[in-house]
Parts: sequence; structure tokens; C-alpha cells
Amino acid sequence: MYGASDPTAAERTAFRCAEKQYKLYKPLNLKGRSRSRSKLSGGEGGGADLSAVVDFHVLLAADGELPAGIGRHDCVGFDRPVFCFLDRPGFYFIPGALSTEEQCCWIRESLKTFPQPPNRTNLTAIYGSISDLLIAAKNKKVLVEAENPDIQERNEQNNCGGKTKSKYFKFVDSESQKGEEHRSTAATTLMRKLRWSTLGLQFDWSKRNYDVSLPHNKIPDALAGLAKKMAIPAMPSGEEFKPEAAIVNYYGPSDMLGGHVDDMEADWTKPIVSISLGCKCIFLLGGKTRDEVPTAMFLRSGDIVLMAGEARERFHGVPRIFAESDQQEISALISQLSSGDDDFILDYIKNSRININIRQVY
Ligand SMILES: O=C(O)CCC(=O)C(=O)O
Ligand SMILES: [Fe+2]
Repeated sequence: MYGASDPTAAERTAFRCAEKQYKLYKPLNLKGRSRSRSKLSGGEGGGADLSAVVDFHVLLAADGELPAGIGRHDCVGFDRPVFCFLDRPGFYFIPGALSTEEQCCWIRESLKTFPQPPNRTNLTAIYGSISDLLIAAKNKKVLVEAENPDIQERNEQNNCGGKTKSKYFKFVDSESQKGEEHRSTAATTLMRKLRWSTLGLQFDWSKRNYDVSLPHNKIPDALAGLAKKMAIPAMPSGEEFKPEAAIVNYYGPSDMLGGHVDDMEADWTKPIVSISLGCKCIFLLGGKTRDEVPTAMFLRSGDIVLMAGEARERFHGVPRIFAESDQQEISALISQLSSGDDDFILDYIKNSRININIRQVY
């Protein structure tokens, strides 16, 4: 799914040039996380020229003639404006599809419930199942390694012999760790290291496929309902979208997602329903090879993108998040979250972006 087989050839492609053009460059001593399923390397950079980036919110507000190559997609039974690119069938952009309240709700769910077992996250491979990460972060807990009494007992009963070395990780008060030799990791740090979680059918990144044998819950009803409703403009007529899996991506200020194609679902006539939350980003929509020059567009909190049919074969990625400097972009979100008691979530989202993309697998 992700990355090109020949990295040197990938370096020279039009898609790669666009990624380099838009990526955020930072001082070398602030080396950021590479979230990439295909990495971007550094460069000199600075303020990128954003004049070619399509801004659907400006087009929506102008309510006039659209630039060449962009159209409106009229869809029976769908009451919101939907934009499309005339030469890129199957790609749809629904600006401001979610209200501020809805955005807050999905941000909370993304941080609180979506990373809960049996859903897996990038942290699962290191620490096993971790429950209540957000609560632990709010309560300033730390994660420590401990012996798992359950497994020890079970092994003894099964005559596995001797003491098992089975370990697991648990949250404890940071105070209790003072003077302890155990290595501990603050829950707030882990929260920042959260890069993805998978809902519904679990995606196995190492096998690059869905592993239906892994325990999973179905997609929460409210999210499934939203995805079904928003998928309508991209659905073959008379059919209903079946949300079976979702990937939640968590982006910090210097994170990016390298160009890739999502090709692990059986029926490409069904869309990927992709929800943006938090800080603004640049999204690149390329061609069927990396050699085609991609179109850059802004994605803002509450926007929804649909990719179906031919658009499923197109390379796409996120080279840039706009955090900190562009707080006015998410001012409604900030004021809504400020009125609650969610300081942690407020601080998190001020310099993060969350993307929930929902898929029909079969
Ligand atoms: O973050 C986004 O908007 C895109 C995410 C994506 O393409 C993916 O997870 O496959
Ligand atoms: Fe994707």
C-alpha cells in the first residue's frame, strides 16, 4: 500500500517534488517523527508558495464561477455543496460537512475511545493492549512494565514450569515511581506518540492486509451512520455504503503522510470516507503513478473527502500540517472546547490534526 519499490526513482517523481515543495522544514536539532509509510527527507525550504493550493472554502464563499477544471457535483438526496475535479472522477470534496459540535465529538472519540482495545494502535506492538490512555494522560500517570500475575498463574496451572517472564504494562501514579529503577513513560508522551488506531476489521500493517482473525468491535453506530450519509455522493445508485473498518491518523505539527494508494479493499466502486479534524493540512491528489503532478488542496476541520472508483487508484498524501501559526483556522473549535473541562484535548488539538477514514472492506 505504502511507498515505492525503488526509493531513488521515487525521489525524482512529480509527486515527490510536490511533497518537498509543501513539507514543513525545521531546524536539524528538532528532528521530527517520521510517520511515513514512505519517508520524506529534509531540505532547506521555508515559507512554501501556497498560491496553487485549491481552497474549496474560498470557492464556496465566492459562490460564483468556478475555476477551470473544478465543478459542483449535484446529488439527489444530498443537501450540501459537493465539489469535484472534472478530470479526476470519483474524488469528491464536501467542505464544512461537520458542525463544530460534531467535530468536537469526533475529536474526543478519536482520543478517548478509538484507541481502546481491542482496537490496535501503533503503541500496541510495543506495549501490548493499553486501556484508558487519555484518562491516564489527564491524571499524569506513567506507564511501567510489570509482571503479569494472570499469565504466571495460568502457565503454572498448565505445568509450563517455573516462573514465567511474561510482562505487561500498566499505568501507575508518577509519585509512586520516584526512586524506582523501572523505566517509565509518561502517558502524556504516549498520547503524543499515538499515530494511528484501527477500528472495526483490524488492518495489519506488516502483512498489508486486513486480519479478520484479530478481535475487533464493529464500527460504532454513530460513526457508521455518519459515513453512510456522507458516502452518498460517491455511491453507485441504489447501494448503501457498509462501513467495516476505519483508520484514525493522528498528526503532530511536523508529521506527514507520504504518497500512497489504498488498494486493500475488495470493491473500489465504494468510497473511502475521510474526515478531517483539528489543524488545517495540505492534501495532495496525484495520478495513477507518482509521475503525474498532484493537485494540492487545503483540508480543514469538518471537511470530508470521498475517494471512489478511479480516484481509488490515485496516489495521495499529506505533506504538511498547519499548527500553532494558524490558530484562527480552528478558533471555533478552540472556543467550543474551551467551554468544556477538556484542557488536555484542547491543548492536543491546538497543534494536531486527526483524520478518520472509513472503508468498506468487502
Ligand atoms: O490524513 C488524511 O487526510 C489521509 C489519510 C490517508 O490517506 C490514509 O490513511 O490512507
Ligand atoms: Fe490513503
